[in-house]
Amino acid sequence: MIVTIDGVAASGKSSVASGVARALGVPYVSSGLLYRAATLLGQQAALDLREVTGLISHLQAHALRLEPLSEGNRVWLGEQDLTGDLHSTQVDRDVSVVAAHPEVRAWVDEQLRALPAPFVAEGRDMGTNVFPQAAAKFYLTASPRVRAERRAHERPEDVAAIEAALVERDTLDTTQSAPAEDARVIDTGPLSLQGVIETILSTLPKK
Ligand SMILES: Nc1ncnc2c1ncn2[C@@H]1O[C@H](COP(=O)(O)OP(=O)(O)O)[C@@H](O)[C@H]1O
Ligand SMILES: Nc1ccn([C@H]2C[C@H](O)[C@@H](COP(=O)(O)OP(=O)(O)O)O2)c(=O)n1
Repeated sequence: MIVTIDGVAASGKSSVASGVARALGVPYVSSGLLYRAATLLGQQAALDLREVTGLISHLQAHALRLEPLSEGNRVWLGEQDLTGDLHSTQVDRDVSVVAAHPEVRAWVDEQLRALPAPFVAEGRDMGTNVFPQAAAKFYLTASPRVRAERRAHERPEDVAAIEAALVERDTLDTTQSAPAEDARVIDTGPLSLQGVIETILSTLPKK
């Protein structure tokens, strides 16, 4: 079974996907980490990230590997674990430009579709584009202020600055970030993390 959890930035996708995956005893798959890793590699090589040709050949020459586990995903460049560097403000700033390239999206989608099911996949277009056949689809939302306050617990930055950056990224990511027609939309604002996980688990089809 494939379950998809899409949603806006910092809506709780990875924490919720991890909780649902652990309850089901399957891995979760964080598609955003591949977009983040592509961005980091491009930045480290000082590439112009608006130029897709150079970026794609760089990605093809540096095999990145997503390791999907239920506790947390990791991204490897050979033996090097890039995961700790992927959730920075610097990567946040450029990731939407990288994710807007259809060629980069095809590169990510190919890796995701090669993963063996069952799993819980989270991102923006898991239910619409990558796994339209998924058994159950969810789309998480929350107000920009709620999301910024949550992120502020993870990063030593001002809530207003985080909120502005989230809203900008929401706008840049709009194209690929619509809920699937058959997705259940959940406003996570009034719910606890466990409440969101239980809502999803309670609506999953019995195997
Ligand atoms: N009700 C809730 N639903 C989802 N996440 C929540 C909730 N309350 C607090 N959080 C916290 O919000 C933060 C952002 O969640 P995260 O999973 O990183 O989001 P995303 O993957 O969408 O960027 C995490 O620290 C998570 O624990
Ligand atoms: N399936 C996906 C997943 C992420 N992206 C893009 C859009 C986001 O700005 C970045 C990072 O996504 P990620 O889910 O890791 O991070 P946030 O939850 O947005 O903080 O990648 C995408 O276009 N499609």
